[in-house]
Amino acid sequence: MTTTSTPPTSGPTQAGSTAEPPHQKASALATAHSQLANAVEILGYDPGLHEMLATPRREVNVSVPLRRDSGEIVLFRGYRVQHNVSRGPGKGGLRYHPSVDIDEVRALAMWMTWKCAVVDLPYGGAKGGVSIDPRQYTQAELERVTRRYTSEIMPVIGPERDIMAPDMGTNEQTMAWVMDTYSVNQGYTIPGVVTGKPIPVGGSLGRTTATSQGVVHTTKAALAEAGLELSDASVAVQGFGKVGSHAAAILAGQGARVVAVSDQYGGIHDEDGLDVAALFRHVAETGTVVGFEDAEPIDNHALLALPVDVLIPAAVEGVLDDETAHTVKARWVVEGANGPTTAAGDRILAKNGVTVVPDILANAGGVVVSYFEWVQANQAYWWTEQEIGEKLEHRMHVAYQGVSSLARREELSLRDAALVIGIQRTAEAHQIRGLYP
Ligand SMILES: NC(=O)C1=CN([C@@H]2O[C@H](COP(=O)(O)OP(=O)(O)OC[C@H]3O[C@@H](n4cnc5c(N)ncnc54)[C@H](OP(=O)(O)O)[C@@H]3O)[C@@H](O)[C@H]2O)C=CC1
Ligand SMILES: O=C(O)CCC(=O)C(=O)O
Repeated sequence: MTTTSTPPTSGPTQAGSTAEPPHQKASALATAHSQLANAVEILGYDPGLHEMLATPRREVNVSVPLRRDSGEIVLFRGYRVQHNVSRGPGKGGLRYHPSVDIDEVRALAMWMTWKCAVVDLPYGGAKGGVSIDPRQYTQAELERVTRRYTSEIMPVIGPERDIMAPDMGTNEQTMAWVMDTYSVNQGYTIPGVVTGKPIPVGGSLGRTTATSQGVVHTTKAALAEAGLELSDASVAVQGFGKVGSHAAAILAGQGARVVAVSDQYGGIHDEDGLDVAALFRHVAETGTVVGFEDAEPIDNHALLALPVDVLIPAAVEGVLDDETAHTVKARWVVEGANGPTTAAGDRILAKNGVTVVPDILANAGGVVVSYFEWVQANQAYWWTEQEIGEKLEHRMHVAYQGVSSLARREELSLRDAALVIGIQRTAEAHQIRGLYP
């Protein structure tokens, strides 16, 4: 295990750079640094504070060996980055994806800091990842990988230190393995070390759909500002995983016309609206949205360019960039994914009059209910689904109104307004605690 407190690649020099060469993929970290630099400029912070906000507090970089069911040994890289812990313990998901690397995890951890602050949770921001494609491994293999990764990062996690949750490629079963590994090592059951657990071991009602529910609350709020209701709106969703699938289902349940969805294998399109309940059955049988009858195939690029009211990217980073953002015809982009829009993509969308509801606000419903789960685990008393739903809606409403009114007052984009709120709250915690003079 290597633990460093000052990573070599962060800092205001990178943080300040906003220009990407044309047709070169902007990394998630470049996007995160560019967003931070914009907000720091608006806030008028000095370079020392900027550097502090740009730099992760702690990073853990581990090897995760796996003996496959066949006996073969393979090795993965694992990471846990605690970007900031000034407002409380680190909080953030664990990602299993082949493209995971330290810079991606740094970006995701930074976004968690701002996100937790925007919805005013007593947390800092963290993220973890393992460079594995979970689709290629058996459940038994994934369990061994998860337990080994957890053992390696054990010194830095815990209910008061850093609390994990599912992200891309992981799920509530992964969280149960993390919790069990951690608890067995401590000698007693500690449900508060992870959130997004199965209900029988201390999970919260409503967590499975919370991120998507939050996406729907913010979509509704954004449409309402233009006098529209969900039942007036057409929607396209990129990604049909935990976030995208439930967002599509909730939106369709509330009367929106979900005309297209996709996954990594491709997409499907029906201008009259997809039967999302039937699509869930198709995905359960086949593992992909592709091949769903009563719909036309569509590729992921064409989906982004559909003439819909709302586009919800809910898959990977950087899909709306200097090449694709020009093609977007939606009036609203509501970011279910983390970092789906690059800095160049953002500028193009703004120029074309597309309103972006940013990730650190739009997809915060997941971490909000994670917080409720942690509170429930700590007090060993669980709320009803209705209580969770009402608390989530209230918190998302307050956060959206705070961001939206700052945006109007200061003539900022919703992204800059959300960043300013999140970054200001984080910097304030630093200053009050005396970590920054
Ligand atoms: N889970 C949560 O609570 C939260 C998640 N997020 C963010 O939401 C996003 C999605 O996460 P989540 O739903 O949990 O992840 P999942 O792993 O559950 O689902 C990811 C989805 O994206 C699809 N996908 C992967 N690559 C591509 C691609 N290149 N083009 C189109 N689709 C693709 C996957 O396809 P396939 O099914 O074929 O693999 C899958 O449908 C991530 O950015 C995550 O960080 C944000 C807040 C909370
Ligand atoms: O629920 C959580 O703790 C965090 C979920 C997450 O990883 C995210 O919001 O990006």
